[in-house]
Amino acid sequence: MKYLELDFIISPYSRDAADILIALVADAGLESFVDTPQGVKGYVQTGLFERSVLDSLTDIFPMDGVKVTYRLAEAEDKNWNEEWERNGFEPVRIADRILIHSPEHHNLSPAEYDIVIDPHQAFGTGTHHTTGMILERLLGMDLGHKTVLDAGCGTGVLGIFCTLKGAKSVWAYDIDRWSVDNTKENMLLNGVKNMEVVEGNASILQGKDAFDLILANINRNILLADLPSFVSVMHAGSQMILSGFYVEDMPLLVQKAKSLGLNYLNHTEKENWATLLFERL
Ligand SMILES: C[S@@+](CC[C@H](N)C(=O)[O-])C[C@H]1O[C@@H](n2cnc3c(N)ncnc32)[C@H](O)[C@@H]1O
Repeated sequence: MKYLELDFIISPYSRDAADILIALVADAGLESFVDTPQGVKGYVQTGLFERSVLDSLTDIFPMDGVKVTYRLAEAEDKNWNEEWERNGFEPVRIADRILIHSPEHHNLSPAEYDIVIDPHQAFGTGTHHTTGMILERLLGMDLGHKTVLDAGCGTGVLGIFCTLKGAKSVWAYDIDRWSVDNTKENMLLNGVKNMEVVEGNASILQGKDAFDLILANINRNILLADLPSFVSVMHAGSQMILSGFYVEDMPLLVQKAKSLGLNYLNHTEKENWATLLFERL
């Protein structure tokens, strides 16, 4: 999948202006934002980029005296998550109960849950705190007979773990074709049969039956935009674990979730990354 990199310069720079800019350009399809000294960089799939939409947003930047300009470059043909995840990972142990390793790792001491992941260019080996924190939470949950939605599945690690822990079925999707292919490959490596994965975004949830548990480790802006779709596939008592955002983003997500009828249960955090647990009333 080809991505364009947009390097936004905000003058004069301020954190507030950067946050407003990110919220604005996320609406124009940008994702995966990286702070820079003078602004932010964002990425957008080539096919989704519309210069006129972006220009109309930046031309009328809603902060007095602040100007935004941007430079455009074609990013390497890669998954944006490579920014986060190292290629070729070391075996990961979560809470001494889950072992995640690649097919090349041999002679490892066994664990209660053994997951084989060949990540290629998809995100989700457990090395990132967001994945690890969700897995830790899942360890403490009774998944028996639960139906699970794995939104933004990456390598499929979360959904695969749920099937190993007794979930009835997992339905997964990812916007990135590579991640969908990789999830299928990892399902085979782990002998998983009660999981399905498709390419798409939250719009494909329309008309789906409700899930007992939703997992979404994406990023703040996509989660904010997709929360109504997630809630539309929750029944009373369904739970949802979100991650992929920083501790300071939590109030925004909690506020939005509450406005949609969800009950905030608790959060966990590691090195400024956070997870949130909600329940539908
Ligand atoms: C941070 S990774 C999480 C992967 C895995 N679920 C985990 O927890 O390790 C986010 C994933 O969401 C996907 N993604 C990004 N935007 C998306 C969107 N709008 N809808 C669905 N998936 C999206 C990315 O391709 C990526 O695989």
